[in-house]
Amino acid sequence: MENLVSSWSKTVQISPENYVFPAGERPVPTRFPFAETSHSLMCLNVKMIKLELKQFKKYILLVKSSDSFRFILYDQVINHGVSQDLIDDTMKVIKDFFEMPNEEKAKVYSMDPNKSCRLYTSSYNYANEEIHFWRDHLRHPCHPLDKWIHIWPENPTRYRDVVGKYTNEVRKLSLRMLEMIGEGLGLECGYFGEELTGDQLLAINHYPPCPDPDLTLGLPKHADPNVITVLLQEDVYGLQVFKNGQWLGVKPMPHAFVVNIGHQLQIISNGKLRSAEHRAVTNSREARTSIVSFINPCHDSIIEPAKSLIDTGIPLYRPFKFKNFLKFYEEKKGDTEALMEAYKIKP
Ligand SMILES: O=C(O)CCC(=O)C(=O)O
Ligand SMILES: [Fe+2]
Repeated sequence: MENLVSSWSKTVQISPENYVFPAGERPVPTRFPFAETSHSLMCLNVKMIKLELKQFKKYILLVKSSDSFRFILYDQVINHGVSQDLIDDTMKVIKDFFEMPNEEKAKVYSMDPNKSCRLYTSSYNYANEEIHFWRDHLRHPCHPLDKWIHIWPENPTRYRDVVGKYTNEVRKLSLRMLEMIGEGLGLECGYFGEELTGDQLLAINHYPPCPDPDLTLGLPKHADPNVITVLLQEDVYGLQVFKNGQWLGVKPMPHAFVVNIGHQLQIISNGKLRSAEHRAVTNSREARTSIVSFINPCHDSIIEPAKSLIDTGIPLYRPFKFKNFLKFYEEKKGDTEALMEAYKIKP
């Protein structure tokens, strides 16, 4: 418990050495010592598409219109049908969780990676990391709800009720988007069934204020290993996406969802859709919380490029079991190129 960033960060004036990244890996290039406020300047560069679900469908249909269209989705969905009250309630109950006294949080804290519901800090690899990440993290499975809800935190008392409703709604939204994506790709209706979407994981990131945001990272560069990610952030900046060789800030839009393609969708779409690399930076003013829903295939599902997409072409990736991919993903520690290369069929 004492290694949770939230347990000690209020008492430090400078970041401990084992949180300071070497110059080349810091979030702000040293030759541009941006003040924190300039993070928001970086946001101005971001291509922000406010997608409404109706427009999202049209956007997805673009995929159909060109074989070589490299579609990268890292945009924000509004008018998504999840009520603002539920979103606000969920953010509140989750922030209340992190505000609870240590004795209460200790009930879910665990260093055991095999525990399904657990609170921990930095990454799953804390014990072997040279440099830690400035984040505390709560994660638990959430589908089917009645299988998992009893292992979720018991407190705050409304946690299970509110977060249960939220994960249900976000799951429905994710499946609707997958249906549209499937349609855009020309897959048969219902392609993204239980095999490809049967697991859902809720991952909550809590980044306490950090005295040296230019030296630390909340989360390292990575792309998500799942099918589709729906991320909720409030109005605190911290998410950056790596696009065309540079880091761009994703401007927080309260009540909008950031949608991200995961590696599985890249493979299923035979490379038409691309997972986007991203990371989280810290700030010195206020804590930031992000609530991330990952739709995953079932562990034993076989993943491969959709047959109907390769009828007239060559599959780019070989088939594999999702659970083996996850293991390899962890070993590769964010090296997306090496990870995806290993699944590519060599000509
Ligand atoms: O906190 C964020 O905005 C990023 C979270 C994220 O990328 C993740 O949990 O995979
Ligand atoms: Fe991520």
